[in-house]
Amino acid sequence: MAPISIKRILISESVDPCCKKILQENGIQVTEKQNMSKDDLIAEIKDYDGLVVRSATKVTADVINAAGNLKIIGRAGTGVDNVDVDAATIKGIIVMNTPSGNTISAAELTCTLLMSLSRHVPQAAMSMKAGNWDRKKFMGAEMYGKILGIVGLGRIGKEVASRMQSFGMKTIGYDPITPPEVTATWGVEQMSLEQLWPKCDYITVHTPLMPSTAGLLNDTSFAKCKKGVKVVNCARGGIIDEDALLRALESRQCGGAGLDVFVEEPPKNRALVNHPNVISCPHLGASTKEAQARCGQDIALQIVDMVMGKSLVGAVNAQVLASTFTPESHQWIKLGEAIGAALKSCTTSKQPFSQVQIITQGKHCKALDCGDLCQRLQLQSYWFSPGRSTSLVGAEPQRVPTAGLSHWQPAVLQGRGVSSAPALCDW
Ligand SMILES: NC(=O)C1=CN([C@@H]2O[C@H](COP(=O)(O)OP(=O)(O)OC[C@H]3O[C@@H](n4cnc5c(N)ncnc54)[C@H](O)[C@@H]3O)[C@@H](O)[C@H]2O)C=CC1
Ligand SMILES: O=C(O)C(=O)COP(=O)(O)O
Repeated sequence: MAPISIKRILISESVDPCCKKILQENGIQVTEKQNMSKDDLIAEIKDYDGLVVRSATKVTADVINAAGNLKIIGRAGTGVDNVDVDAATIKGIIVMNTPSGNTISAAELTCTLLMSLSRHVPQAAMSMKAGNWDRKKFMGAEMYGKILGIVGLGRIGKEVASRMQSFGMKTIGYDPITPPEVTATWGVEQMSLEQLWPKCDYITVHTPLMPSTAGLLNDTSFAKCKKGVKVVNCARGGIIDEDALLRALESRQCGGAGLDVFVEEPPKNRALVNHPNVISCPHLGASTKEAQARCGQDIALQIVDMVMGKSLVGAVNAQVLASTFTPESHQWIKLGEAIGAALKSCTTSKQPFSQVQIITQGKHCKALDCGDLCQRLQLQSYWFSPGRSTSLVGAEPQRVPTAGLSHWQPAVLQGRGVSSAPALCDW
C-alpha cells in the first residue's frame, strides 16, 4: 500500500497511555481530550489527520463531514458501530479496529455474568451490605449439566464456550458463517435458532449489532425458550430487544438477565437496570488493564504501519478506498470489478449455468485465485492456465449463490456488465 501522511492525532477517550507513546515515538503529534460534546468534537476535528476512539465517541456523519484533513479513524476495540463507516468511506477515510485485543476480557465478563446469574452473587452482596444474613432468598442452581446457547460463534463466542465447558455445561450454538464442523472441534454443536431456543437454560449473544441481529431475542423467540431461561448480552444493546426482555422478566418467562450493554448508553430508562433479576454493568467488557494495553498498542502500531506504507491491518473499509492502494494495485481492483461484472451477470441471469469461462491475459493473471472463486460459485472444479484462459466447471447447472457473494463486496460487486469484463481483464 502507499504511505499515508498522518501528523496530528486526536484521542477522544481513555485509551491506554502506550497508544500516545507509540504514536509520538513515531513522530506523530497527539492530543488527548475526553468527554467532548458533539459540537466540541466538530469544532476540534478540523485540525487532525487522525482520530482514536473507543465506544463512547459517536463519530457521526456530521463529525466526519466537518473533518477536512481526517484520513484515519482508529477504534481501540472491536465494535465500530459508533462510527458512521459509510460516511467515512465516502470521504476516503480509513476506519480501523483492533478486534482481538479485548476478546478474552469480554469472554471473561460474559462468564462472570452467567455465573452471577446462577448464584445471585451481586444481589447477595448487596443484601449483606444492607446488614442482612439471608440464606434462603438466594438459592441458586449449578451450571454443571446445564445447556448454554451461544448465538454468534466468533472470537468471543468461542472463548465463552471453552470456559463454560470447564464448568460442565453443554454448549450449543448458531452462527450463519462459522461452519458447524469448525465449532464441533471446540465442542459447540450448531443448530438453527428454532431448534436452539427451547433447549437452553442460558443464552448468551456474541454478534455485531446489524439489521439481521437487532432483536434476535424478542417476544416471539422468548416465547419459544424454556420458562425461566437466563440471558446475557455482552455484545451490543438491542440484540436482545429491551422491551421484550422486560416483559419476559415480568412474566418470569425469563429468569434473569446479565447486561453489559444497552441501546442507549448510559440508559435513561432504568426499568431493566432496576429489575431485581437483572445484573448489569456500565459496558465493562473491555475494561481490563490487559485488554486496554493490547488495544491501545495495537491501534497505535497499526496506524504507524499504515503511515509507513508497510501494511493495512484492521481496516474495515479499506477495500473500497482507492487511496490505500499502490498504483500496481489498481490493476487488481480492475480485475476485481471485471470478475464482479461476470458474477453479477450470472446472478441476474434467468438460466442456470454449468460453466463460467474467464479469459485473462498478461503475466499477473496467474495470481487470480480461482480456487476461491470456484468455492464462491459452488463449482466443483476449475481449470487454469496462467496467462490464458480460466474455466470454472460445475457438475450440474447451477445458480450463483448470492449469499456467498457478500464476501466479494464491495469493490468486486460494482460490476459494470459482463460485456466489459474481458477488456478490463486484459492488461
Ligand atoms: N461489552 C464489551 O465491552 C465488548 C463487546 N464486544 C462486542 O461483542 C461482539 C462480538 O465480538 P467478536 O466475537 O469479537 O466478533 P466476531 O466478528 O469475531 O464474531 C461475531 C460472530 O457473529 C456471527 N454472526 C453474524 N450474524 C449473525 C447472526 N445473525 N446470528 C448469529 N451469529 C451471527 C458472525 O458470523 C461471527 O462469527 C461485537 O458486537 C463486539 O462489538 C466486543 C468486545 C468488548
Ligand atoms: O470493543 C468493543 O466492541 C467494545 O464494546 C468495548 O468498548 P470500549 O472500548 O470499552 O468502549
